[in-house]
Amino acid sequence: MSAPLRADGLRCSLGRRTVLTDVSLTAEPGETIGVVGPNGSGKSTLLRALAGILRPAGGEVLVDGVRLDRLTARQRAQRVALVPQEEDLPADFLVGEFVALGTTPYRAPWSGGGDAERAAVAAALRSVDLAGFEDRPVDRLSGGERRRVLLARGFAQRTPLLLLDEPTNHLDVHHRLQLLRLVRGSGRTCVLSLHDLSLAAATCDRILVLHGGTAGPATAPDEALTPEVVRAVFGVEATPVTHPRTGKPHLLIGDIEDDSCDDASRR
Ligand SMILES: Nc1ncnc2c1ncn2[C@@H]1O[C@H](COP(=O)(O)OP(=O)(O)OP(=O)(O)O)[C@@H](O)[C@H]1O
Repeated sequence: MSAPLRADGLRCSLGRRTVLTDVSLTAEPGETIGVVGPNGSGKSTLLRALAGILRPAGGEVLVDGVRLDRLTARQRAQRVALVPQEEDLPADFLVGEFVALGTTPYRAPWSGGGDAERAAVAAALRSVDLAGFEDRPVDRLSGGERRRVLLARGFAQRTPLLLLDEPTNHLDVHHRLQLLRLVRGSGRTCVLSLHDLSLAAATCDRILVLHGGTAGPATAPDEALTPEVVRAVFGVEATPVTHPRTGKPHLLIGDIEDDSCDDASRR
């Protein structure tokens, strides 16, 4: 069976700027892969290339063994959903109408939404803890609710591959964990960018670290986010710890200077 996602030697340019050079990534069925890197390192650019929204200047992206650029827009939208980091929600839309946009790839041309579509929208809203929000105007939502509406539209797209750009932004701790549990429990293959390194370490199967426009292979969290890598890439000190109850890896993050302060206070 082909991997749900395979990107080989991606080179991506924005304007005249080459943002990514030679980035490769393969995701196996059901895997959750985290993409981390400092601001501006190209995480959104990579996700847009994996979604087929940005055409790479070099390399290729295959979904289920088929090159993305050989699929029609509708075929692509049935295979890959991208939930972007930010998106202005159309002011005069209701939440239900907006989430229903996720079902568009399955509609016959010119057909309206029927009971099946309503049920799909309701299920997607339930999954992000917004049951009953269908008739709320999208411009009267909090930042976290808007974020979850965007996610609901992505879930309503029912794609085997889900790409999430900073999905935990604006979410409170409860919804942050709930979202990641939901993604993992959905059985879908997921690639998500995260700024929270500890959350990435605790929830992702493998992690790709973007730095200087490129990345090594995606590896297990404890291999990808060693204190040396975190220091070199993010300029902070990371201390790996194991959660006493779950046994999952976490990272305690502190300033590099913290250590010298500690050393000074010990003297
Ligand atoms: N239209 C553009 N033309 C030229 N450069 C751009 C353009 N859009 C973005 N960039 C640059 O491309 C680089 C990568 O941007 P990208 O948004 O992919 O980074 P990111 O890792 O997602 O950042 P962040 O963590 O801040 O969200 C940045 O340095 C950004 O300034």
